[in-house]
Formats: sequence, structure tokens, C-alpha cells
Amino acid sequence: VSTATNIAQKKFDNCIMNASGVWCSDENELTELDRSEASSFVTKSGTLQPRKGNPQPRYFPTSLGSINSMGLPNQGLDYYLEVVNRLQQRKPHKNYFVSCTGFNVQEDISLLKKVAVSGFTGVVELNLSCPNVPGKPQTGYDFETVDNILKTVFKSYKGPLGVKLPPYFDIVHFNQMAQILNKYPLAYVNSVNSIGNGLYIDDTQEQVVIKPKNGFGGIGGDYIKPTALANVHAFYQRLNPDIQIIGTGGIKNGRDIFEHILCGASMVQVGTALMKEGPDIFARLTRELKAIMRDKGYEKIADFKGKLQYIE
Ligand SMILES: O=C(O)c1[nH]c(=O)[nH]c(=O)c1I
Repeated sequence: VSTATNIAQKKFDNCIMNASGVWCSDENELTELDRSEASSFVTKSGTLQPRKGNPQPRYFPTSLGSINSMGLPNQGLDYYLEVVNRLQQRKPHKNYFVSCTGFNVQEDISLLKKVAVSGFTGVVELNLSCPNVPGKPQTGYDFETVDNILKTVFKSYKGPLGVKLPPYFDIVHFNQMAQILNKYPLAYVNSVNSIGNGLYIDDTQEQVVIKPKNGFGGIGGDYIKPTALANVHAFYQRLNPDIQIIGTGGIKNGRDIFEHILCGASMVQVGTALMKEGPDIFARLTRELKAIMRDKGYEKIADFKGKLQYIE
């Protein structure tokens, strides 16, 4: 059986990789991902200037997942482009993803211009869903701004580009977002980012567990899998077929990956579980997915991608 896939007409020999923000903040972590069974990696979202991010503690793992309010700490887009462009010199090289995010549409344009002149030949992921920069609204929940950003971006950036979206919780919002997204030549939509502004409490100390924002942070892990699957399938049902879906959220075993692909995902990304288990997780996940495919008689992921059945 093969777990290979294609995104933006690029071949990946495995449909499993990291989620932006996890194990991808510097060259060391990116190199560890590159050496793992993951078929690619995406960098931490790069900004125009490096950022320290929010005060610690700003990440906390729980038995069912995680809460984070990192605050977009990163080395700056230039750093990630330098690392990735060096890795992509090797023969053969994998196809890589670089994530970036600006604080307004002009910054998004500047970031993409940097990518264009850098010689990067991979795929850009524009993060529209960071929930943890105090005072910065979730771009993905401002539909007019999303429309304006994509209209402006696609005037100047001609390379393969996907967007990272927050989770939506209303059918009308799925419809409205799909209507906007279908206007643009997107390579893919990546659903979902963490569920923003959750709260986890340590009841022995009667206290929150992260410092920023009085303990409010993005939720990942088991808590968000039903929401992630719904967003993957909702967009799979609504987007025109040349906009692919990357499924992120609640993946920690082969079954979770199988379900994301059943919902329509062409690639899946792992966040919280990767943070807990490290890059060895990709060998385990690949083994588990292949075992499920063998049991069910599927040769390749196209055999079951998007084939979720309803109850008539
Ligand atoms: O706080 C972060 O750095 C962060 N945390 C998330 O859970 N999602 C994001 O897109 C980002 I940019």
C-alpha cells in the first residue's frame, strides 16, 4: 500500500507531516523533521521581523491535548527561507512548506515578495488564524479582510499558496468562507488551527496553567478532532476540486488520519501529538495507517479520500 499524495502538483511520498508551530522553530528542529518519516515539513509562521512571543509558561500539555499562547515567537521569515532554500539544494530534495503571517495586507504582500525573490520552489502557507497575539484579531473570522487579503495577494504572488484557517462552527460560515475561497487560485486550504481562547485550569492550585492572556489559549489535541473533521469535510464538500484540503487537528493515531482522509484531506498535519512524542511519531503513524489500509483493501489514499458515507 502507498500513503503517497500530491499537493499543488508536487509529489509527497507520505501524506503525513508536522503542523506549523510544532517542532519547526529553528534549523535543528526542521532538520529532525527532515530526517523523520514525515514527507515534508512546514516552518513556524515567519513574520517580517523576528519575535520573542509571549511570556512563559505559554504551552501546557494535558491528558487530552494542549493549550498554547505562544504569541507568534519566530526567527523571522528570512531565517526560514535561508534554511529551507539550503535544504532544497540537495539532490533529491523534498518539497517543503514555508508558513508566514503579516499583521496587515501590506505585510502579507512584503512577506510573499521575500518568498518570490528567495528562489524558494516549495509551497507557501499563509497563516490567517493565529489566536494568540494580544490585540490582533483572528483574521480568519473577518471574512471581508480574508477576501481583501486573497484578492491583493493573488495579484502579485504567482507561486503555489495555501491558507491556514481557524475552525468554523456554523454552516453559514462554511458557506460564506467557501464562497470567498472559491474565487482564488489557492493550492489548498488547511483546516484547522487550534480552537482559540480556551481555558485550562489546575484545580489543585486553583490557577490557570499558562501566563499570557490570563490563561486563555489555543486548544489542540483530542478536544478538537470532531471540529477538525467537520471543517475538513465542510470545505471538501464546498470548494472547487482544484483547491485541496490539508487536515489538521486531533491526529494521534492511524485511525485519526484515516478519518481525516475519509473527510477529504489530501495531506494531514500533526501538532499536539508531535509535541508530546517527537518526530518518531511519523514512523508509528505511517505504520498504523498502512495497517488500516491493508485491512480494508485500499492500495492508495485516493481509494478512500472523501468517501465518507452518510446515513440515507
Ligand atoms: O501562539 C502562536 O504562536 C500560535 N498558536 C497557535 O495555536 N496557532 C497559531 O497559528 C499561532 I501563530
